[in-house]
Amino acid sequence: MKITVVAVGRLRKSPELSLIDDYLDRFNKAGRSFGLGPAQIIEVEDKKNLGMEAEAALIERALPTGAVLVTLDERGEVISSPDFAQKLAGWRDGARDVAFVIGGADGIAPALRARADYSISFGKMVWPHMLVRVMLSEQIYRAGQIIAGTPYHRV
Ligand SMILES: C[S@@+](CC[C@H](N)C(=O)[O-])C[C@H]1O[C@@H](n2cnc3c(N)ncnc32)[C@H](O)[C@@H]1O
Repeated sequence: MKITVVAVGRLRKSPELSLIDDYLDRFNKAGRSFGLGPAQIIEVEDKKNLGMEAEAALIERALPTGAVLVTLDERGEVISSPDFAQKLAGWRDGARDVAFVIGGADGIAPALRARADYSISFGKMVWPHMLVRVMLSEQIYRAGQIIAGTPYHRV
């Protein structure tokens, strides 16, 4: 089950990038025996700064065919980590790949939001998109640990 995070913007060498690499490496190593992963990030960049419609076109092009489309959006559903793990396990069991989309400064274009299969909110506050990448990577790793039954996620 491939997991692709399609994210707007380029993340240079930074503490955020180190965290993301660390969480996704750990997820990819641990998830293999549970049919989870690999997880990778695809960055898209609208160099002309034409706004979210132009970004949406780039995102659409990067989306893997047939993957469940999940947007990260403050208007989405707030779910617990165990529920998120259950969702990932369900998509894995249904032999579905998953694509998560994180928007840029203006958010995700309404048409792309409307066609999402699911939308996750990390609360009503708006977070910087680079931090959302870190938070999502940690939740993907955490979900893998919950599915594997390790003590990482203490209830
Ligand atoms: C700076 S925010 C853009 C906010 C923008 N006002 C909007 O309407 O979406 C950039 C991206 O980070 C993600 N994001 C920010 N806050 C979030 C939250 N609370 N829950 C989930 N995703 C969030 C979304 O993918 C969003 O498109």
